[in-house]
Amino acid sequence: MANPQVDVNLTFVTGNANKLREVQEILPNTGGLKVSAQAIDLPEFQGEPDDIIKEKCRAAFLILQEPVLVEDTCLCFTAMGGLPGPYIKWFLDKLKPEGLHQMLTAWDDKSAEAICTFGYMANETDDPVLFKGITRGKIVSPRGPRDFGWDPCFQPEGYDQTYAELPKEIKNQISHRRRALDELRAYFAKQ
Ligand SMILES: O=c1nc[nH]c2c1ncn2[C@H]1C[C@H](O)[C@@H](COP(=O)(O)OP(=O)(O)OP(=O)(O)O)O1
Ligand SMILES: [Mg+2]
Repeated sequence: MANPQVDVNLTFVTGNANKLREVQEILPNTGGLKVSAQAIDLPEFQGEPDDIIKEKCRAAFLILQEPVLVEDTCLCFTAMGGLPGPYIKWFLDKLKPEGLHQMLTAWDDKSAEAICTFGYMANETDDPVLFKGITRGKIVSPRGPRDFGWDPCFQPEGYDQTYAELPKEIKNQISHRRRALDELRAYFAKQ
């Protein structure tokens, strides 16, 4: 299997410093793809997650005119048919982790999926290549530090702590983002 360490440089386009930090923490430990960053706020598209990531990828390519990597994160509540899904950013912004937990008051089923989708596009005419990672869990009353998004109210399956309470190394071993990056790494290892 080719070693991607020496010759794959990815330009990750994101406005979210925490995503970038996790990607940089995860990739060197799992095969050594090099990532440089472009802090650009891309449009928040609507629709199905795979269409959203493709639009986001094309938008990034149009701006930079070079191979780009983008990522979109969904938080899907089973009881609500997968919502807020890709719209979690606005729900979190207005309701905070407490409100996300309260949204599920009417249901017994608190289960949720954190879904991370990366899109990579090397040429303007390419269809973006997608890499997906899912971590199942449940929505709980917020616990732990507030430094990253909805981490305080998402408790991954098999753990008693929320993403926010878990040491960063543990989150990075089991997270939706880690699983998607495993797919991405496997793809570039085959190139
Ligand atoms: O592991 C995570 N743990 C907790 N919260 C998270 C995580 N990953 C994304 N998030 C938050 C950020 C944003 O409120 C929403 C996703 O929206 P999303 O559009 O993908 O992110 P963003 O606009 O912050 O950055 P970007 O410039 O890459 O689009 O969920
Ligand atoms: Mg965004």
